[in-house]
Amino acid sequence: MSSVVPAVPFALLPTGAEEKDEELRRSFVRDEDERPKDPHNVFSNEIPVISLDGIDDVDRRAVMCQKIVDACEDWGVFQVIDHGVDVDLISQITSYAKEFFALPPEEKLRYDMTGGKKGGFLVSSHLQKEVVRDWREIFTFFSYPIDERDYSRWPDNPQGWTPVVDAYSQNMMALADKLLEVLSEAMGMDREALKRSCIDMQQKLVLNSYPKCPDPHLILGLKRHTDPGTITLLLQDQVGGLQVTNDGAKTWITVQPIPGAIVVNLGDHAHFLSNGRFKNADHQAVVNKDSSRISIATFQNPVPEAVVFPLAVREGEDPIIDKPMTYADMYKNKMARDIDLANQKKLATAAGRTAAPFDLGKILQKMLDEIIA
Ligand SMILES: O=C1C[C@@H](c2ccc(O)c(O)c2)Oc2cc(O)cc(O)c21
Ligand SMILES: O=C(O)CCC(=O)C(=O)O
Ligand SMILES: [Fe+2]
Repeated sequence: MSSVVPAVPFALLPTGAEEKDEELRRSFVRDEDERPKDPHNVFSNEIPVISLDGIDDVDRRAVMCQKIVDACEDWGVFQVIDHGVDVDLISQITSYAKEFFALPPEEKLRYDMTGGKKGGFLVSSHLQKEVVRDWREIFTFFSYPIDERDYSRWPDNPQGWTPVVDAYSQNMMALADKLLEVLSEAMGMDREALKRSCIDMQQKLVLNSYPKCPDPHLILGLKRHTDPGTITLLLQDQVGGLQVTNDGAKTWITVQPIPGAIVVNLGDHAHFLSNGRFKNADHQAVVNKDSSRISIATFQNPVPEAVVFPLAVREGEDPIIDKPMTYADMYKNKMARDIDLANQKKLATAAGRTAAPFDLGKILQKMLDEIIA
């Protein structure tokens, strides 16, 4: 399948039935091995749902800690309930996000984020150089550190965004603090260890909107990836679409949406600090024909200068990375590798049309292994 990447970013996703839209949709079509295999709404109960009620009680905390360890070793993903985040705030930010994405494109494009601006609206992806596009629109808020906020990049439509984002980001920061303390203890370290490694916790909010898609079996809302940072706190509506794999994409499960629950994903930073003991959640978002979907990701990241190196190397193990690197370098390498692999894969697929299918399979598997390495 050929991919036609337009020279300019889209203002809108090509949702229509006209020939022009069908033509544009070709640049969203995934290679066969990447296409979604499982529906958005057949849910698995394999991802643990953990109550944070009684987190400061010694015995309950120990049980919680063990559940979190198990989830992080198996998946790098768990859901939390009784997390202390105000339910009204959750419904407020969800309504604001829905209203914003329903605005006409010219209104959303007042906050166009292309060209590296510190926050705003993008169609398709934050990685604009990608070969195949994602079926999503996003809005990014750089929320922490507070003194680096640029409120001119926060929307004023619908009115009243700022206090909602302000309160939500504060609630998420408090929840991340609690979780990082438990995760530090779970790694056998003092409560502050993970936070210390971040130097100062940075935070970015990304609102994801996945409109209805006419070809959900060919297209992904958000391609397979791991989040680069420490942890991601994800709020999703009840539609479903978040999928996770723990066997290198041989099988996927769809995370059950639970009203008010927050999905916690471990990112590459936490994976490296735990010396690979904790998985970095290998995930993607699928779309569907019938319902649009909203999710709100809160990325909790270290400062760019933070040193990335395992904190807890268990007896008999070697560090999984050769030498310390900064988070900025880790992130840059990841992005460069993602884009490069996508390009190589495109070339390999073209070459593979004349090669034996077995060889092509091997080439692609090696590339996919590298993506999650
Ligand atoms: O949008 C995303 C998704 C994700 C991601 C990051 C980097 C990749 O190379 C990739 O394939 C996916 O994690 C993010 C992390 C952020 O800090 C911001 C984002 O917008 C995103
Ligand atoms: O929308 C989702 O369920 C996943 C979002 C996600 O993985 C991300 O924003 O990094
Ligand atoms: Fe993600």
